[in-house]
Amino acid sequence: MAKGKRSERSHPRWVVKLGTGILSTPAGDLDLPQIRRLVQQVAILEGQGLEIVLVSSGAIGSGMGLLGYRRRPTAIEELQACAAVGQPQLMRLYEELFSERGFHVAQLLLTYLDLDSRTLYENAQKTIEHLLARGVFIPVINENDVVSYEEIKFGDNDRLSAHVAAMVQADKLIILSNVPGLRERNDDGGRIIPLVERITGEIEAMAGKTRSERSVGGMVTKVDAARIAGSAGIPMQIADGRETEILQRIAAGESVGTLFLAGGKP
Ligand SMILES: Nc1ncnc2c1ncn2[C@@H]1O[C@H](COP(=O)(O)OP(=O)(O)O)[C@@H](O)[C@H]1O
Ligand SMILES: N[C@@H](CCC(=O)OP(=O)(O)O)C(=O)O
Repeated sequence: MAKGKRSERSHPRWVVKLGTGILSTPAGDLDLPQIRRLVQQVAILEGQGLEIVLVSSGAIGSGMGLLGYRRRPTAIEELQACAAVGQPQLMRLYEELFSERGFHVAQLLLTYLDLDSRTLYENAQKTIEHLLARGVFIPVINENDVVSYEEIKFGDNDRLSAHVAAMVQADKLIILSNVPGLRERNDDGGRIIPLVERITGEIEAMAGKTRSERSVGGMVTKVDAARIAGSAGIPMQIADGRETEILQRIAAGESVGTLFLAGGKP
């Protein structure tokens, strides 16, 4: 049994997924002030005793800027080159910002195969537990885009974050995006659904694809993530990562964005 079993832990644990949309500017560069604000929020919550595992996108988007792509390339080797260039930039930035607050980052790059093999899954699980037990390391997970190919890739970090939440037996999965939640219709005027008790066909029909050049999945993969997390008993919340102190507000129990219950539980 994993050491971090939910019932045996004294600290609540969240997995927080940061999407490309909130990590980058409309021009495609990493959005430094925004990332700084998110790091600050995570560091404050960590300091208050919450354990946080980050799942961060942004490698391909960041690499695209550096390699001079205006649009997301389609060839696998171009995408992989973007990830190879962008991932270290991203981690360097996280390390710089977290170290200002007394924390360090720990990078885990996973593929679908790592979660499909019991040994590799348990290795990743034990590594995260070990890091969390040390108190000052923030695991930052991304898909290992450089070696992933069609048959073995998640392709989106929404579902990956839900599998990670199940792996670490998180109390909650939080998906921070650049939309305020699941809208009734995929346009800026659509009403936000505050609570999803059960993922019905009606909910699925609301979820559309992304409108962004750099992101993947849109709301479709976020609803998939809610289903994966829910089946592991983990509630999931989607909120706008650009809203002021969004993580603190969620921690305070404020009703923001869309909360997907897991088996009726918040
Ligand atoms: N029902 C919906 N409610 C809100 N956003 C939606 C919906 N359907 C599709 N979307 C799209 O989901 C996108 C957000 O997801 P995505 O771009 O993948 O962000 P991230 O990079 O954070 O994963 C937005 O572009 C939005 O247009
Ligand atoms: N692994 C990719 C992210 C893929 C992804 O899911 O992106 P997003 O839809 O922005 O969360 C990257 O780092 O660019």
